[in-house]
Amino acid sequence: SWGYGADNGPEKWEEGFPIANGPRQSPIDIVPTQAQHDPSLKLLKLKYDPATAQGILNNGHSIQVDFADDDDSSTMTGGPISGTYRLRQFHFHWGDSDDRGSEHTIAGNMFPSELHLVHWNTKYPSFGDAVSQPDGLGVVGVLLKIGSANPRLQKIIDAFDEIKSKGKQTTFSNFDPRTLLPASLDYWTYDGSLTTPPLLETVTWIVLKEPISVSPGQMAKFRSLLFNAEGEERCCMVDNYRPPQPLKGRKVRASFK
Ligand SMILES: CC(C)NC[C@H](O)COc1ccc(S(N)(=O)=O)cc1
Ligand SMILES: [Zn+2]
Repeated sequence: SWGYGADNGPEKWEEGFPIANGPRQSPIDIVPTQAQHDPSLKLLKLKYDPATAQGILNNGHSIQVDFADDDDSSTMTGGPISGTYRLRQFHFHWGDSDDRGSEHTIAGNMFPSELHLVHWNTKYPSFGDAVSQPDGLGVVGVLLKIGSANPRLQKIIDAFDEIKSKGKQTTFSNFDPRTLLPASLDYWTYDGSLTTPPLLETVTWIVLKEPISVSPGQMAKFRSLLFNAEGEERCCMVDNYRPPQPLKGRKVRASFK
């Protein structure tokens, strides 16, 4: 099945998922000077209840922290979206070295990692229903840049030893993802897609302008995770990012001047 290798990676996904060449694919290169400030864009409102954190999983493509989404305890409102979107999970993408790893790029610049907080529109009954609707998902993207160690990431990193290989998961409770966010919630927004198969064109992307920090040592911990299951040939979980896709006439709006 799909992955990030030479034989099953992003250049091959169109074989199984023809939407890979669709009109609103993600990620994209964001060019700040070409983004249009839209004064009608609202403040992004993220309200998360730490008690909704459930577990942390190595799904063979990334590590993912899952949240209980059976009520409106952890939601996103405001921003470019209308209505209420519930937090479902967050996960990361990263590179084999500090010069790559993010999915969105800023004026052609790659970052070493990118955090995605995945929310679904509660006008639909579930994530599974919302994921196939054009206004079904809202994903907040946060870029990570190399700097001082980020203590907010440490609780996630400390769980890695228990979820080293594909299919492993462990409990992960009492965690507020808002602690991962930068001081400013200024953002760029555009209509896009899932960045992994099935690449559905159902995501309103909200990419924060301000990165958060991660240290080289912390990045090394991400790179010690494995794509493979226990007992399979060892393959480090690195370069699990899709490169930028054609804009195809889309406009990127900025919430800030
Ligand atoms: C088709 C449904 C039911 N399954 C979808 C699967 O969970 C994948 O979901 C996702 C969710 C988010 C993203 S990203 N990197 O764009 O934030 C990619 C795939
Ligand atoms: Zn992602």
